[in-house]
Amino acid sequence: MANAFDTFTLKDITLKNRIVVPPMCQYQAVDGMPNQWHEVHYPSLARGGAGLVIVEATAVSPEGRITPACLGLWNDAQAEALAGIAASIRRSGAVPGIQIGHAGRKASAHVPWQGDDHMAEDDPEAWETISPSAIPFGANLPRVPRAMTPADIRRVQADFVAAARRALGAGFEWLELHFAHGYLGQSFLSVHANKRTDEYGGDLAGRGRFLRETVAAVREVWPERLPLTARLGVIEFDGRDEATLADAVSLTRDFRSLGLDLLDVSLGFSTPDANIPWGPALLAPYAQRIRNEAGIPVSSAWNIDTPELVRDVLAREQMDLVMLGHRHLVNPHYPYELARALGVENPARTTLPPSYAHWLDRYRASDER
Ligand SMILES: Cc1cc2c(cc1C)N(C[C@H](O)[C@H](O)[C@H](O)COP(=O)(O)O)c1[nH]c(=O)[nH]c(=O)c1N2
Ligand SMILES: NC(=O)C1=CN(Cc2ccccc2)CCC1
Repeated sequence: MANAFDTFTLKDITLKNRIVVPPMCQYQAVDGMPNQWHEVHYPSLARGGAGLVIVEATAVSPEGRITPACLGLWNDAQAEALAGIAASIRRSGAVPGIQIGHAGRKASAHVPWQGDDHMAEDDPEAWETISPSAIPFGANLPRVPRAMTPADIRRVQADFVAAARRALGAGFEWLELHFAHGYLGQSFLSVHANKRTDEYGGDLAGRGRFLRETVAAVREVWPERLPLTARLGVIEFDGRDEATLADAVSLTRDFRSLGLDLLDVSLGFSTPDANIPWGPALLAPYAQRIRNEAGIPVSSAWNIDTPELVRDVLAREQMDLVMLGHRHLVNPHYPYELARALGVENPARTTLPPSYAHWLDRYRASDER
């Protein structure tokens, strides 16, 4: 049974606690390049005490971005700039991770606070979207994507490998493949998005092929000593959850055989018709099922919004790492609040840099700290 402030070792990497800042798109990049926004955002989070900070979904190609404001890792200039971000995360006390992905049929969209919808096809900023089949997501993302050819599949897989190499060169020590949330990886697995009749569609073996091949190809270039992980939507809440969960367990077992070190359990978001039962730690039981049935370490997220919930999902062994997104947007120092609430000795010294911690553990009555 783990506690929130136990260490966690995976391959040669040891995290100082079980708290993770999950990837969270900032939509502040220009041409895929990070800037002062990211230079402040990431070290500020890392100073807060989380053991691992994972940089937001970073596109493996320009058309793999969700929006024009997404980060990219398709060229060396981006890699060099992201090296600075990785160093600042490490300098601030956390292990630097990064998520790489391709947005598939959800690409070419406005940023959330400017509509969260597809740009018009004739918008000069828009680009062609691709997906396993010519089936649109629907709702706010109605554009019909072009069905990928075998050459497209090979190119995108090569883009994932190239981005992984660049992430390694930039000094990241934890890599997450973005196979969740209705983006390209999830779309290959999803019966909603993938109606291919070739070897990349049909049964689970077919729908999982793109993902398995991509894990294997990235594993070849990502050093054995560093954790290779993937975020996968294991449930859609679309009325066929048992089938989806069974597919996810089976695919995760394959991933493990191919060298994946941990699965980040998330939601599918493949269809706008999902009926997601939003509520406290709603995914924890599914994370536990993947952890037990696929025999692989897991992280997970979603509405784990109180110290008691953090304590409980770990005590129940539902996951090994707890991802806290919204809590860190509200308070980058949330791990300090968590340490205090969970009764950790010297909560400030356990979570914060000396410039803050020195003063927070003294000059106050103990119940005022
Ligand atoms: C602003 C913002 C941006 C993103 C996200 C969320 C939010 C709020 N999320 C999902 C995120 O990682 C996390 O899984 C969810 O927010 C659920 O966790 P919380 O309930 O926020 O703790 C997300 N997920 C992902 O895999 N890659 C990403 O880049 C993003 N981007
Ligand atoms: N790149 C990603 O994977 C993103 C996931 N999000 C999931 C989300 C859905 C609903 C509510 C919060 C977050 C939103 C922003 C981008």
